[in-house]
Amino acid sequence: MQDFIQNAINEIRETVGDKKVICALSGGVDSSVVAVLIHEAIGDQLTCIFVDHGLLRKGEVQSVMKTFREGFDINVIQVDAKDRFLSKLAGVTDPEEKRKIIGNEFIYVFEEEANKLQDIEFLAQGTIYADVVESGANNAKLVKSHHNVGGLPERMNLKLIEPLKTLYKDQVREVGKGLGLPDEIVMRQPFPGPGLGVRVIGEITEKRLEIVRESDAILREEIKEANLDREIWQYFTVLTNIRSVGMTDSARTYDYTVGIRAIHSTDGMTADWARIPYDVLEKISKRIVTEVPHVNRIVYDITTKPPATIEWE
Ligand SMILES: Nc1ncnc2c1ncn2[C@@H]1O[C@H](COP(=O)(O)OP(=O)(O)OP(=O)(O)O)[C@@H](O)[C@H]1O
Repeated sequence: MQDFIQNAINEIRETVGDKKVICALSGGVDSSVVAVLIHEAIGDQLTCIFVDHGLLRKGEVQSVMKTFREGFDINVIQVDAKDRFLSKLAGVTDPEEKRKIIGNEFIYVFEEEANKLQDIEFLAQGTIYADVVESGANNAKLVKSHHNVGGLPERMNLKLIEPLKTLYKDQVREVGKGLGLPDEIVMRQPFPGPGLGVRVIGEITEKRLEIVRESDAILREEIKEANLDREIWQYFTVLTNIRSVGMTDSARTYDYTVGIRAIHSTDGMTADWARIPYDVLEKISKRIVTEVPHVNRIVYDITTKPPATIEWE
């Protein structure tokens, strides 16, 4: 792996020379590894753009900024675009439409920020081997619109750098470890580009996002506490669009149902639901209904992929 890293660094230096590079940094494994690898090669000639679309998990913005700005001394521009995304999403309930709005808005925001910088020639992307294969399969049916930076290089006249293009996911993690990235990022579970936007079924509002963000934080805490965080491939909560009757302090409530999804998978193509012990589920359920306002019911998703997908939208 050290050979791969050294060769990649040499190649990046040769390609870039004294020019400037930008990178869209999500805090996910792929773009994080790319950002650190390129920074290792060319230092301050790299600028990263991290878009806070208001659809990130609890504490994520702070943790990404801390890791990259403080930990690696990388130039990261944090863009606060929450209001912009939420106003575009107001009233939209169709999942594909939501994904498209988020994807398009992301491109506008990124383009605007990049245009404020001078003399950028290259765009670094965390394309990995699976992405290359996936985009080659042009007769595959559209399951979900992908949120990525596709289309940007042509629009902005940028040359692409994709140093991870030949690697499988586990190799990308190895490179990340070799570059000193913390486990928290290298071993991070997959998180969709449209973020919590696809975990709020129906309309996305600040109040509904808060429910999914807080319940997800509780789930993550308890899975970690039960030492299951390395064992389960992906786990998250979903705010269903269902409200039902409940009872709190002898008073009737009519509040939301939160779904818990936890799955085992090796590549995301197929998945089985995780058999989380009942006592752990019980604790998670109790905490969510007591700590998160407007939730009075918890359900556990016991569906495999296929026929279900991992995310609900
Ligand atoms: N909030 C964000 N801010 C900046 N860039 C982002 C953001 N979300 C996504 N991106 C960019 O879009 C790319 C594709 O996003 P997607 O969610 O499909 O992730 P991915 O292919 O799993 O990559 P990663 O592991 O880097 O998140 C990311 O690699 C990153 O460059």
